[in-house]
Amino acid sequence: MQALYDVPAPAKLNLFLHVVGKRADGYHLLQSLFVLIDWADTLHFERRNDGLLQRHDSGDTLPPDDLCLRAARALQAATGCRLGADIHIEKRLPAGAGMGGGSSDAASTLIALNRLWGLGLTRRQLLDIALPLGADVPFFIGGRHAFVEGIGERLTPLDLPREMRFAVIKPEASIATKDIFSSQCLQRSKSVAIVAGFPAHNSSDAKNATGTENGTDSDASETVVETVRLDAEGIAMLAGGFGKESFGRNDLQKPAEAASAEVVQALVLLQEQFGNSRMTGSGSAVFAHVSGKDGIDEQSIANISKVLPSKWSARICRSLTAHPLRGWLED
Ligand SMILES: C[C@](O)(CO)[C@H](O)COP(=O)(O)OP(=O)(O)OC[C@H]1O[C@@H](n2ccc(N)nc2=O)[C@H](O)[C@@H]1O
Ligand SMILES: Nc1ncnc2c1ncn2[C@@H]1O[C@H](COP(=O)(O)OP(=O)(O)OP(=O)(O)O)[C@@H](O)[C@H]1O
Repeated sequence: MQALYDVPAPAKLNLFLHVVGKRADGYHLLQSLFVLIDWADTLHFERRNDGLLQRHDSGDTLPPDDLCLRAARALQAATGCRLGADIHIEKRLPAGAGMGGGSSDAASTLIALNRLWGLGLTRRQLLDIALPLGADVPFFIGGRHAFVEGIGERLTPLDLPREMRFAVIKPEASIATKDIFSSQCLQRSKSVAIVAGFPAHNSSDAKNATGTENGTDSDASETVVETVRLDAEGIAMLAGGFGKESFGRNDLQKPAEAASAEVVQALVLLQEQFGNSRMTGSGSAVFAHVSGKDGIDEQSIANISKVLPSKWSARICRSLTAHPLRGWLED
């Protein structure tokens, strides 16, 4: 195979995100519902026989050693592959948005080069290469919506009962994930969800979720344990936005609101227009569940766009059925 063109790298939204513990190395343990949406970067890959990796960008400027190059190098190192690639990135996803843009680019690069270079690695094998690249990369390799735990490595895949739609606003300001996790305003969730009755989930244990099992967290004594089933009803409850009240919170939202007035402004705009609003990941993008018929939400977002400051973006996004590259990997 000489080239792979038009490879998508979709974004994610965190419908809720609870910080439930902290590891000894300072990384925070999370519980979050990750949903894949139809806002995506597009990548193109051309094989090189000289082993070199070169990136060519269109759209926003990326760091010289971006996550795609780091992913490609990690794949070469893990497999001893001597092939290289020209990687073209059409960057559409805003960086520092909490939508996982860089992580998704890295995941699509691993999946595409595995194919282009004929390496035949399985999803399981790529997951091992993915985590050191970034906490969100395993989710995108997983290829399905998921209840995510740990720092992002424990995935319980799930299907949404039906398509969901969201109004998403990305303010001009971008937010560095590190600043939010180290904020004085960050407060730990006092409740931990235990997933019950789901065969793929083999660690249904609160101690495991909070880090108390291996002695990494000493501040989890007041934890309230809540049992959630990942059947259709349980997923609908966790996902919110199907006519029920949204589940949980985003614990990173308060620190982000303290850090950026633009996040507050965007949340207020969505709340006024759609009656709900929440931040995704570590921000700065925010979203609202929408369910209007006959293009009414598209019209509302078009009206909002007219009054937004320049360099802000707003759009209606839909949940995907699954990651478009899901079929490219054997489990
Ligand atoms: C907030 C999320 O977007 C949720 O999807 C992700 O957990 C963030 O993942 P990411 O952007 O890939 O973050 P990384 O690049 O791995 O981490 C950036 C920095 O944020 C902090 N960090 C990140 C993830 C985490 N679970 N706990 C942390 O404390 C660490 O200081 C880390 O050095
Ligand atoms: N291919 C890439 N695309 C976007 N950002 C990249 C890429 N490679 C490296 N980065 C760097 O990673 C940082 C985070 O970008 P990204 O878009 O992943 O953040 P995010 O939207 O906050 O995602 P997350 O939900 O993972 O926190 C930025 O500072 C950016 O410079």
